[in-house]
Amino acid sequence: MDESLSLPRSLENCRGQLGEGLDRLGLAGPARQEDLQLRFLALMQRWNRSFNLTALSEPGEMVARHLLDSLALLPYLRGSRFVDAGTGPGLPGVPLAIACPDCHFVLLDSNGKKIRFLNQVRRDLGLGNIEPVQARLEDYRSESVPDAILARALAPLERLVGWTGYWLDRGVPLLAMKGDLSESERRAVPAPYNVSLVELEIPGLRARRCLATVEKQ
Ligand SMILES: C[S@@+](CC[C@H](N)C(=O)[O-])C[C@H]1O[C@@H](n2cnc3c(N)ncnc32)[C@H](O)[C@@H]1O
Repeated sequence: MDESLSLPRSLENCRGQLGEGLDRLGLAGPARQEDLQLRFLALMQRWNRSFNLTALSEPGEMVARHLLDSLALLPYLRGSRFVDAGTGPGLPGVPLAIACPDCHFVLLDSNGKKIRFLNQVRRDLGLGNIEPVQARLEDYRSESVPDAILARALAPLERLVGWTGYWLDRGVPLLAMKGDLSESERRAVPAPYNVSLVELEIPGLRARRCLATVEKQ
């Protein structure tokens, strides 16, 4: 890890909020890695102008919307190899990779700038379990079969299902984090795919969040 990357005071001041949020998510022991999580936000802030990474500038909001929102996915991960599709600045993949050092996360994005940023994150945070890959989700193939495809704020569910059909047909579930899922968006997913929904409660966020899991029946 690049030890020269010191935390700005504004992020240092968010330790309490992050700690409380992790408590509410039930994250205990080594999985908490509070320092690394805040250092990831510091990198996003440092490189935001060059790489266009986030619209958020308020550190407390970054903790809630970037870190805690991503980590709310943890209880739903089964297995050890995941693809975070349309990861952008590494969301939800980087906070999850920090919390699960024994899991491998392919961070997929079509935008080369995002991938350059993620390679920098990998180096600066010493995160050997992330693998940034520049590719479109619909074209992505790999020899090893992932345990799930994750997607947050990427596309409507019907389009995501179209893009991940190759993997869904091989028994790989799609876990899509959504602000909300309308009945019409849910119904637009064609058979033989099945959608199940759970509501997520994100510490510090009032907005509705849900997780749609799509699997082949
Ligand atoms: C709105 S951002 C979401 C980023 C992140 N997942 C989040 O929750 O903040 C969508 C990202 O998906 C990428 N993207 C869009 N279409 C894609 C595709 N077909 N395959 C891979 N990445 C894609 C874009 O380059 C962008 O970085």
